[in-house]
Amino acid sequence: MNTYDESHQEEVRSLIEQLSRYQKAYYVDNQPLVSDTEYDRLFDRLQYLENQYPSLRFPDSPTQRVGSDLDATFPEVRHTIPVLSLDKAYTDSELLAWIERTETKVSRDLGIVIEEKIDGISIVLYYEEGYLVRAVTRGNGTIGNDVTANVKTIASIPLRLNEPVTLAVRGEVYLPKDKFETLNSQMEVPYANPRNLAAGTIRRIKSREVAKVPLQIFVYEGFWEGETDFKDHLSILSKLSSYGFRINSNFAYFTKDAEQAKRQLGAAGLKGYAGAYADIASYIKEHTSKRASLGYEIDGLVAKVNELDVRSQLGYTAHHPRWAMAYKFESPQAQTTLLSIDLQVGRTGRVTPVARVKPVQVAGSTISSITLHNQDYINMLELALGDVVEISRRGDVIPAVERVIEKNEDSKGVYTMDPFCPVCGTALVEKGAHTFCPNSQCPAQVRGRIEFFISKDGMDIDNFGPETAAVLIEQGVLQDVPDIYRIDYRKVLGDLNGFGEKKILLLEKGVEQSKKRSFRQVLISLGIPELGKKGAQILIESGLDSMEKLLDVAKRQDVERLTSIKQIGEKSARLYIDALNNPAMQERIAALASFGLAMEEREEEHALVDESFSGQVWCVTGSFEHFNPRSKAMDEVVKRGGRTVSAVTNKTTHLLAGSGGGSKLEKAQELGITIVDEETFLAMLGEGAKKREEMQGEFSF
Ligand SMILES: NC(=O)c1ccc[n+]([C@@H]2O[C@H](COP(=O)([O-])OP(=O)(O)OC[C@H]3O[C@@H](n4cnc5c(N)ncnc54)[C@H](O)[C@@H]3O)[C@@H](O)[C@H]2O)c1
Ligand SMILES: [Zn+2]
Repeated sequence: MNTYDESHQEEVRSLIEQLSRYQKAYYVDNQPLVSDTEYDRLFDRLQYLENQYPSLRFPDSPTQRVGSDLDATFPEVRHTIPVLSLDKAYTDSELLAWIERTETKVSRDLGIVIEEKIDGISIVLYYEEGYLVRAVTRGNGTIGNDVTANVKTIASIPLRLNEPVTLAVRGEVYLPKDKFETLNSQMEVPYANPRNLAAGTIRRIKSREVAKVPLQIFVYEGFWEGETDFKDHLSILSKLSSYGFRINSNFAYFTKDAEQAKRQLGAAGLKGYAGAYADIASYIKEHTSKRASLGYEIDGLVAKVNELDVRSQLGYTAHHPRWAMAYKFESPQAQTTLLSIDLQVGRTGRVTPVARVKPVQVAGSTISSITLHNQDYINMLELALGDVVEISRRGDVIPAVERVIEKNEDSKGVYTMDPFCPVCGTALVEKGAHTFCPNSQCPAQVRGRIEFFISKDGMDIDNFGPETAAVLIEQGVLQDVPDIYRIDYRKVLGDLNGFGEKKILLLEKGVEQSKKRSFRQVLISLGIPELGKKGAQILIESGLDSMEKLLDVAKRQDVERLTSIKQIGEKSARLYIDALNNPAMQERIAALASFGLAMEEREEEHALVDESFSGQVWCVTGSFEHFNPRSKAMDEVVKRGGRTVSAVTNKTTHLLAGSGGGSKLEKAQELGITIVDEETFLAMLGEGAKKREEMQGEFSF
């Protein structure tokens, strides 16, 4: 045995103390103190020292047990299965070496399943005779927190299985990236990433609040009570899927030769990539680059031995199974210096501090500005100008400042926002955690409001862009939204450079046509905080289908009428009411009504909305005759209620394939996604339109 000296012992003790502190911040408070990279570096150093000097391996070491996320506010329950962490590799050669070592150990060829390592929170679902009886967090691996009521709000978790089996299912609960961005933008103190938000949500006290966060789950292991005839992981996945669980089909299966892998995968009735060991390195490489295009966060891949008898033979350490190995991605983090903080005034008057940092590359793009949300967020980070900060950007998610690494040399204190609007000089006011410029005539707000009103997300006025708006504002004729319908464009723009006869004509036509937009669109265009497409639809569906009704609810301060709608929380309700009671808003609404804009939802409109692509998720590849650029094709999908994505995943329902489609086409074929050519697509567009015309006919008398 190696002998150690006191300094080693000291280092080990200090590492244990540090790591335990970081674990609590990460697992329990959901506010990490250091980056994962830094945490993993310390963890590996500890593991190294313990391997060198086994007598320094203390029972309280984080390497000897699972990092605990136990939370005293929830009941504790004992797990009936081992709920452990994973051993980690950081390079493909480390991973391949592990596979080789394992094969040597058991002296036989193995099948290796490689799954995505979902960056969410670990959950164990316990079923008894087919019924979900408990959902438990990982806890310390032996004991976890009972969060059943909260987990039951996740729609994709079956409450009852189609067989009366008793089993435990392990899975990862996560928040899709796009949902994270929307939700986080409404948070008082936003979270740095989807994992933290999801973890915070699962531990909310009120399940009703949890239900408002669209959490998702992928399950990846099952432990049945009693004898089963499963021989491998593939059969387990296939069985779980047949029970109705959500299985991530983005996985791969490798054996010595690819043919065997294909056969086994086919026999299990699973989709996925099949390959030979020799393909593992390239699979990892390709998957690493795909990471950003996925709809959810992954922080690595997990390689697992497929054969269950080998799994029992290999067994577990107190920290991880010996039959699995995580491959951790390099964490998309970087260090840079905070140069300055600008205050941006939005259309609602909300003032957002934006960090300007020394440009730095993170996860493939250059970052120079990062939103800091509000003063609370700055205080939480204890951020000062000149500080060296760590920033992250996971996948597509907006970059975030994670923490301060080094304080500035001039010992500048924590940055505080100026109390006056940087645009109009009005004294700022606090509302909740945010700061607002209360002057509704503030030029920044006026411009923001107008730009939003004319934009695609608003009234979608053809031939009226932000540049035109800027010119009109400068001319002094466009001071608020209703002016759009008052201006004599010919008179104002006629003599200006860049505004020819044709351009003005188109502009006038665009403005005139916009008067026919639906009430729904008018409502959204008013720019009421948190009242977007979804909000408008929910309100209208609940019967609040006219401006009169909405204004009445606001006048009576009837928060309950709004919160009685399932998807509307108290905060949004108050925001809607405040906005509608604002005198400037009421004037604006009255003026818009006087120009003939829709102030109530018309029956036929409801029916006339073409929703023929609703529920579908489209991706596009190749080039087209009728759609150039091809994004025009995707616009048509969105208009008809569909969603579009930039990469083919298992959630994609349709791929529009033009000439020269490449890897996306292959991927779609692999996943069995409906592939549509241009001609078929045009026909699909036409069908919706035809139906609409028929309906219009019905309503035209
Ligand atoms: N920044 C910090 O202060 C801090 C502190 C503690 C932990 N951490 C991070 O957490 C890591 C260790 O934490 P851990 O033990 O919770 O997680 P882990 O990284 O060791 O991974 C194990 C977990 O991966 C999850 N997982 C996701 N997809 C899976 C799949 N397909 N198959 C199996 N498991 C899957 C499971 O929940 C499992 O518990 C560290 O490496 C570090 O990155 C960071
Ligand atoms: Zn202002």
